[in-house]
Amino acid sequence: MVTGLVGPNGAGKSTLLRLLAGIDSPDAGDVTFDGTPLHALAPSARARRVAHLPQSAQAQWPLSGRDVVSLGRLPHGAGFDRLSEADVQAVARAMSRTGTTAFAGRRLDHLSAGERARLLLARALATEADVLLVDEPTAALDPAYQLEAMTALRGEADRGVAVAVALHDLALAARFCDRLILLAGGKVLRHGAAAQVLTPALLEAAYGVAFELVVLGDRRLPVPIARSGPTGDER
Ligand SMILES: Nc1ncnc2c1ncn2[C@@H]1O[C@H](COP(=O)(O)OP(=O)(O)OP(=O)(O)O)[C@@H](O)[C@H]1O
Repeated sequence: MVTGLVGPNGAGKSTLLRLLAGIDSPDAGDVTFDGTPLHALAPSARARRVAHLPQSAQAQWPLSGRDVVSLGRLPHGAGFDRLSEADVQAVARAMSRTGTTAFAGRRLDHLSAGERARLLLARALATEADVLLVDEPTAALDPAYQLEAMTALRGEADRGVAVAVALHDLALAARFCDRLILLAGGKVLRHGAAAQVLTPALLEAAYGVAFELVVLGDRRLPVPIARSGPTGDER
């Protein structure tokens, strides 16, 4: 299942992902994993089961692409000079699924922002966690790699991984997510299938922008037309 988190800047998408990853703790309520409170899991066990890729990770490390992706195996006890056969295979699979195999020998800090973003997505995939939390993975990517990244996330979901992804691109959200959660002002406005969530009225309420729906095959994709509500601080 791919769950998309959509909503305007400051809606709470990243905050929700950080809570789900156990990076932040909720002021109220609890996050549970298979019935166990997340904070009751040892950090290493949590890291093996829940992978989190933060927004626009600005990593500029002088590491090879392969070493960067290998970092995703740390929760499994791996080190750069201590990779099991399972680690090596997981790293190779993640690089293949993100189209980053060609960067295996390139230094991360010598790559473009989009190329780095793809390697960092590969690092998250390499963990082979049960839950994959990804914050705006397509922001730095050109259209071809946006599709490739979303296809990679869909592939993970088809293998049984629970994927939650924050997205600003509503067309990608409509096409690749099984269900969407529309957030605004820290609250859920609606959750459900794309057709139920991405209505012009709800989107206008969330973003202060008038939307029209464009028909693509059996889907209706929202296109922003013009601002209709308050801006920035007024929102
Ligand atoms: N570390 C923090 N300390 C205090 N407030 C924060 C912190 N991080 C985020 N916030 C606030 O929490 C709210 C939600 O922020 P969050 O980053 O979750 O939004 P978002 O939906 O991911 O936005 P964007 O689309 O801009 O990335 C915002 O008002 C933000 O200013």
